[in-house]
Formats: sequence, C-alpha cells, structure tokens
Amino acid sequence: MSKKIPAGLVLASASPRRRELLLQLMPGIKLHILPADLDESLITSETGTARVLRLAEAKAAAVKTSLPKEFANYPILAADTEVVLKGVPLGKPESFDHAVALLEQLSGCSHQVITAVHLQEDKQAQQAVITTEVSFKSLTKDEIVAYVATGEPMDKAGGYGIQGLGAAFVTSIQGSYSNVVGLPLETVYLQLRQLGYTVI
Ligand SMILES: Cc1cn([C@H]2C[C@H](O)[C@@H](COP(=O)(O)OP(=O)(O)OP(=O)(O)O)O2)c(=O)[nH]c1=O
Repeated sequence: MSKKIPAGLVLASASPRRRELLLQLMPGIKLHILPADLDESLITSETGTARVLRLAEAKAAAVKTSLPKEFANYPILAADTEVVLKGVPLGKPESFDHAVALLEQLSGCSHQVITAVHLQEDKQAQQAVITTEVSFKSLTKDEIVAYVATGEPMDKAGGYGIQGLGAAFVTSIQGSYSNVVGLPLETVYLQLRQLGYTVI
C-alpha cells in the first residue's frame, strides 16, 4: 500500500511545546511555524469548550490568509488549551500576583484541561476538543510563591506546566498527558488519518 505523507505542515502556534509534541509524532516533517497574533482575552460569558474551539479555528484562519505561496497546499494545524476550574476558564497569569491567585484556586482541587485541535486542509476541517482531569495536592503559600518566582507559570494556561516543575503538584491525571501540555497527539494522529495521511 502506498503511503500518503504530507510534504509539510503549517503549525499556527508560537508554543515550543506544540512544536516538540508534533515532531514527536512526525519526526521528519517539514514544519512551517506561523504563530497567529490574536486577542486571547477572556470573554466572561463563554464556556471553556466554546472558547478553545473559537480560538483554535481563529488561529488556523488567521494564518491561512498570510501563507507564503510555497506552503499554500500544506495542512494547517492550530490548537488552544485552557484550564477550567468549576466551570470557569482561568486563562494565563497576567502578573506575578495573578499567577499566585490562580495556583491558590487550583490547590487541593481537581480541574479540567481542555484543548481544541483544528486541522485544516483546503476546505476540509477536522475539529476536536479533548478533556483531561488533573488533581493538585494542597499547596502552601510559600511553595506557590517559590514556584511562581521560577517564571514557569507565566505563559501557561492555569499558571502551571505539568511537563516542568509543576509536576510536583499533580497527584493524579485522568486522560491524555500530551493534551495538558498543549497538543493531544492521539487526536492529531486520528485527524491526520481522517485526511488520508499515514503517520505510523
Ligand atoms: C496546563 C498546561 C498548559 N500549558 C501550555 C500549553 C499552551 O502552550 C498554553 C496555553 O496557551 P495557548 O493560548 O493554548 O497557546 P500559546 O499561547 O502557548 O501558543 P499559540 O496560541 O501560539 O498556539 O499553556 C503547558 O505547557 N503545560 C501545562 O501543564
């Protein structure tokens, strides 16, 4: 059977984690990284699921309009990750104190990490939202402040990174690990297959 492998892929993301995860799935792929410059401020009435779907689709649409000619036929992959606590999307920390406040809310509780993935090829689009349940141990103020001082929380939804020092706070996880880091690989794999591509 002949394999259909994409000649290249456009990753509509500034996230180094998404780049690394995608290369884990497709080590030889020619990647064109084109971050979308969007307003990602929280809309208070919007659910987490609606938000991640809207943003993942908007990121793909934004880069589609500015693609250099040589990448015009490549599939476009975009994603958005959000941390949701008791139904409320938390966003990313806006300051040191905000990061401390977010981690105080996550302390001793379970929350959901949701990622929407949008894979676009020509007029065909694959979309999915994946949820992972994550539980945190109870945190002291001192450990929260020391963690925020490392700088790790600042560019991450919910103010922590499970792939970094943040792992020290996680007591359990139910669902996809790569989803928490920003790109659920089992979903990207399925979406690529649905477009007819062979990955493995
Ligand atoms: C919860 C959690 C989030 N994150 C990251 C994944 C995402 O990169 C980020 C959520 O913000 P996003 O807006 O989804 O992504 P981004 O701004 O980093 O990149 P882009 O929009 O250009 O694609 O939080 C971790 O790296 N580890 C974690 O444990």
